[in-house]
Amino acid sequence: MSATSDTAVGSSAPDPHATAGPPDIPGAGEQRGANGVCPLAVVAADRARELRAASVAWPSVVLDTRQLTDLELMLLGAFGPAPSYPGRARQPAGPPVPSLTVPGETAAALGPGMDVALRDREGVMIAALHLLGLEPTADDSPTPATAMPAEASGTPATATGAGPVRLVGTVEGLELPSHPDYPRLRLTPEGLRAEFAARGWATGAGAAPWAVWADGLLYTADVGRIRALTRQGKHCVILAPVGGADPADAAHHLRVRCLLAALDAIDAPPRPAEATLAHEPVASDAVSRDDGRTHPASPPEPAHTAALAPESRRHRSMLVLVPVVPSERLAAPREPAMSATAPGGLADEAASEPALDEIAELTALRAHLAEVYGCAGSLTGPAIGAPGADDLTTLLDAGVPLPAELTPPAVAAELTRAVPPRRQRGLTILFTGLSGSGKSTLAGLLVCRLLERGRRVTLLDGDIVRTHLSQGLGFSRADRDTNVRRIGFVAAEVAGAGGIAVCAPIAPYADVRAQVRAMTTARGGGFVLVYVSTPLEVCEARDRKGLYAKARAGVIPAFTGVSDPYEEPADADVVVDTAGLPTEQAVDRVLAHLVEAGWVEGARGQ
Ligand SMILES: Nc1ncnc2c1ncn2[C@@H]1O[C@H](COP(=O)(O)OS(=O)(=O)O)[C@@H](OP(=O)(O)O)[C@H]1O
Ligand SMILES: Nc1ncnc2c1ncn2[C@@H]1O[C@H](COP(=O)(O)OP(=O)(O)O)[C@@H](O)[C@H]1O
Repeated sequence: MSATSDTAVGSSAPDPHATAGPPDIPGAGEQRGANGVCPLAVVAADRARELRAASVAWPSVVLDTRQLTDLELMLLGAFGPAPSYPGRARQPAGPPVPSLTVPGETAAALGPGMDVALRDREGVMIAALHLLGLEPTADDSPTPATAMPAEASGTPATATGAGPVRLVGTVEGLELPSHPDYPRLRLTPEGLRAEFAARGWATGAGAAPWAVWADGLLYTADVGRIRALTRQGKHCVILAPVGGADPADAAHHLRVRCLLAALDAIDAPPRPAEATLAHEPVASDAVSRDDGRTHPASPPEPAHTAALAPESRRHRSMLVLVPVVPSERLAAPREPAMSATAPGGLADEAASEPALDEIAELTALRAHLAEVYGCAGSLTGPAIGAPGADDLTTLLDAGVPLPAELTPPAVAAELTRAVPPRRQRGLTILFTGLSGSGKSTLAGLLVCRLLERGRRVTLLDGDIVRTHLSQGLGFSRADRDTNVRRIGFVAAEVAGAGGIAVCAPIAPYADVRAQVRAMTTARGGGFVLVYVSTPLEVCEARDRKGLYAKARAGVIPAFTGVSDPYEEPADADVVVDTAGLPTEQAVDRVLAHLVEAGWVEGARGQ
């Protein structure tokens, strides 16, 4: 990889930290690898203590997920020996470099010569940034930087300002962001090279392992493509971008388990038919290190591999989790035109296509990182024939077994264990509508119907909730929002545990209803919105509780539909107007939707 110069770039301003900058960071120099790549630009403990103490008086910038992963890669030496955020004017051509862009309001409190604490979302200081300059991202004129009194660490610097601003300066790392999940799979570039050596994998030009980027899962087509590489004598490193993954997120763990399962399929003994395909072409989107072309088969395994245990020798692939934000675009199956190859060519051909530009940029970054991780070539994106996530979801929702042509059986087993069919999954059913529209009546009967089918059901009726869960809340917008959110929280827990929560609040505001939907789906449950659209006149004519009369008389203020808003849902899954529909039929309509969407099995013997 080509690296940035040893001095910070991007500003002609004198570097106030010239002697404290990365080249002279205690502890960093001696960690530098033979190739000039600083393997770990984290300062020694003494220096870290010094910086932490000093940072009490510094402004802070809280990094978002991408910025944090960029910083982590920078501290791992992926962006040059001098950890820095280079300025636009001095950005070297060649490998991508990170930039740190902050809102104008944040930048207004910063200026050249200042020190800034770069923090993660929890407020942990990851690095010190010694600011050399600030560049507006829209044009090249310098931002007038006003020195502001430093604020307490942990809070982003704020002041008024214009558009986003790029920060330019040198970086000293205090600690790498912590990742408690899968420590054995989180190899640094240096650690991976050591692992290659331990496994006896060749690392010379052309013979080094290939990187295969897995932004989503690996399907049968991907496994086939990787096996085509390994049959040609290559070793493969599956680089899985997991930047920003929450270690408490079950979906993240599912993905890693599926990738591990795919690894077993990659390393399974060759099938007879495969033996004849040893020299087939690898793939159209391969990018190799030295000339952009796919290489012929590597030399035979080195002699020292023979010393490894037979089990280890069999393994020609491994999985490494890397601090890169996964790309949905790269995870999705591509159109044939989008699987074209070398970064230069792709960018030239597709300059007018934003999607292709983005892919070209991502591919270039991935090729660069693959090289940093010691790999000879890099494959990005799914293999031709890999299914889209939606295809799998449809099969999993319906409980249809995943065919081996689509997913290796071990991966299918992981997926079906984690994602049961809809009829076995938890669910929130939210009835919404005016007072007297029929929500409670319908919800009560629906609960009965679901219990008849043997489902576990919890009823969260508006009136009942208000006497328990939301006691003391009134009918202001804030109180209604709190009330509905509480219902949503409980319902999400019920659904997450496999039960069905039937809720019947008025829930007059669309954004809170959307939040309830999001809460449930985040817990792995389904969500069905039923709009009971009975017109106001009908509800008012019913006036079972006499509340409309009181509302009209002004005795009850802010009454929904009379003197308080009700936002009609545009995203309802079922709409029932009880004015012209008997209760039983209205509930049948809801049930029909639940059966059709796969959430509930059809009734037997009824
Ligand atoms: N100001 C005002 N506006 C609307 N409704 C009122 C009001 N004051 C009391 N009630 C009674 O409270 C029930 C609505 O409570 P909810 O918890 O469902 O309302 S909300 O979702 O928080 O808006 C509602 O019950 P339902 O008739 O079952 O909808 C009313 O009986
Ligand atoms: N088809 C119907 N579906 C539901 N309720 C109906 C229907 N026809 C008349 N009603 C009456 O309308 C009233 C609805 O009240 P309720 O279910 O408490 O509504 P909400 O919970 O929306 O305030 C009840 O008195 C109910 O008997």
